[in-house]
Amino acid sequence: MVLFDDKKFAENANLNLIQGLANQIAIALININSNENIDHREQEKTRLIAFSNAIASVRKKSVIAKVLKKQLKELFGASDFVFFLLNDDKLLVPYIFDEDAKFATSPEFKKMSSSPGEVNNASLNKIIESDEIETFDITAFPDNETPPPFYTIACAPDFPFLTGTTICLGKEVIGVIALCHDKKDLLTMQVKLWKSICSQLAIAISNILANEKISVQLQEINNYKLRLEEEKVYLQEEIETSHNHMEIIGDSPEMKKTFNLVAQVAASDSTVLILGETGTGKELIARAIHNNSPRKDKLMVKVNCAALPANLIESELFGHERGSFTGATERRLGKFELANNGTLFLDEIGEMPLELQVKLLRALQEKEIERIGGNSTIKVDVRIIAATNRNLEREMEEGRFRSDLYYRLKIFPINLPALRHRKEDIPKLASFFISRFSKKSGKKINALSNNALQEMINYSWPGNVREMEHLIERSVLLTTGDSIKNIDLPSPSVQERTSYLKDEEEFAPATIDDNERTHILKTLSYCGGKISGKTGAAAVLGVPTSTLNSKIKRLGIKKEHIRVDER
Ligand SMILES: Nc1ncnc2c1ncn2[C@@H]1O[C@H](COP(=O)(O)OP(=O)(O)OP(=O)(O)O)[C@@H](O)[C@H]1O
Repeated sequence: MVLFDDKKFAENANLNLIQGLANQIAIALININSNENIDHREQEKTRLIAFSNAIASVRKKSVIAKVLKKQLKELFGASDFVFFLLNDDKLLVPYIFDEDAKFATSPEFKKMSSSPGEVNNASLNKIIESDEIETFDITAFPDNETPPPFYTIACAPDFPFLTGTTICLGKEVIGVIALCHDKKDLLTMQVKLWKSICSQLAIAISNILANEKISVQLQEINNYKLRLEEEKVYLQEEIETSHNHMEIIGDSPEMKKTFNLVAQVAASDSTVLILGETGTGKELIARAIHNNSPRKDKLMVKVNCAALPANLIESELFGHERGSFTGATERRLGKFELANNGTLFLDEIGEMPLELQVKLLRALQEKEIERIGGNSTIKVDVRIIAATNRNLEREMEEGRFRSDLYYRLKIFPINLPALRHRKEDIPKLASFFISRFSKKSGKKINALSNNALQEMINYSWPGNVREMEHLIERSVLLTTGDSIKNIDLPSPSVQERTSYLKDEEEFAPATIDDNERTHILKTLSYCGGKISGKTGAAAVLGVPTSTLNSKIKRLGIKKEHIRVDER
């Protein structure tokens, strides 16, 4: 028989009851705790989703800066932040921050933004070297360390803590984010949420960086496109000119001297100034210099300084940005940029307006230009060849040409002789042009009568080789047989009127402009007031119609000044 000890039984029963209760309390507590954990996780998840949504579609630095500031304030009570990008040289540069924030406008921060080497701060370096979240207290900064420049303005005194972490894309560190707040362990309490936010941020930042890279590349492609279009237009214009016939005829001592000078200067980068009357072959010589120089595979770009009004030459030389003046509907490259690494031929430099001479001189000295309406300078490497039929020294004395520009251009002058000073070249030039134009017109002309040649030798050629070229072209067209019997030279009365060009003229002091005006007026009278066409004044004077028109405008020649009955 087993006897129960009532007392012991009661004790055991109580103990079991207490243990049972304790177990139930423990289970209840675990349930509460896990419910709290679930709630907490749910909250974090919701906050993370909100953060992801806020930054997911952002493609611009300025926008993400505002969104981040708002989010970091809501999530962690942060007052401000800076994301420093680790650039290609492994230097930290402020990249995303609120540009309107007080610290962003401080001189220290601006200095730091403009020169990456400036961000060499012990606390930022500590963050980048650490895998952990680093927090610094401004009130307890070691004496030998200084906080990052923005920190003292952005954080103190209400937000005395600076917390920073590296931002990584996969294993690659792309930068550091540093934020100011008021609770020391704020981020360490929410490590998971913070790390998830950093991962989201890394993706958003790499998208922005990729976008920026694409924009830069698109800009470069557009620049190339623009340049190619301009080059294409320029080359098409060039193909249409006669200057592709590169043969330079002449074996007179004067021309031999010229060829020697060309050979001496071509290989260098020196500026060349070609002087000579109209039609003596200045452009031809400029091309010969370019074609024999190391720049021959690049463009020789020509600017006719007389053919454009002052306001257009500036844009022609330096280019303009879209909308920089009325009519500037597209951005346009100037001839300086087009000639980069090549040669810029400034024809009729003596006609360049004074105000532009200053700008040209600056471009030549600084080797950089600025497009009209542009806000940055563009480096250019251009060899300059300038030409004029004016007496630049006289122009300088009379205040129409800057002396500093003159001496800058006159580094290597080449004087081209007038045709009347090298008459021995006339027969060769004549047969050269006869052969060229008979080929062109499909005729078989191969001779020139002695009489016609003698007349040509006796003629004074005020329009020089160009005048001869035009006359022979006309004669070839008019000739029916295989030999040119007559050359339609201007009548002796006209030769008489232009006789002041001859050496034996009687000298009467006058300015170049006065002479030019008189000569143009006389030629216009001779041509019955006609400017263009084969019998127009431009052809007789041996200049392009556009050049003559601009001279007429500049010299104030009006219709009523022309005496048509003089002919
Ligand atoms: N020595 C030469 N041999 C062959 N052709 C020549 C020669 N000199 C000039 N020409 C021809 O004469 C024409 C005028 O030459 P170019 O335009 O070079 O003269 P320019 O001195 O620059 O004239 P402008 O002062 O009016 O600008 C061109 O068609 C050129 O091919």
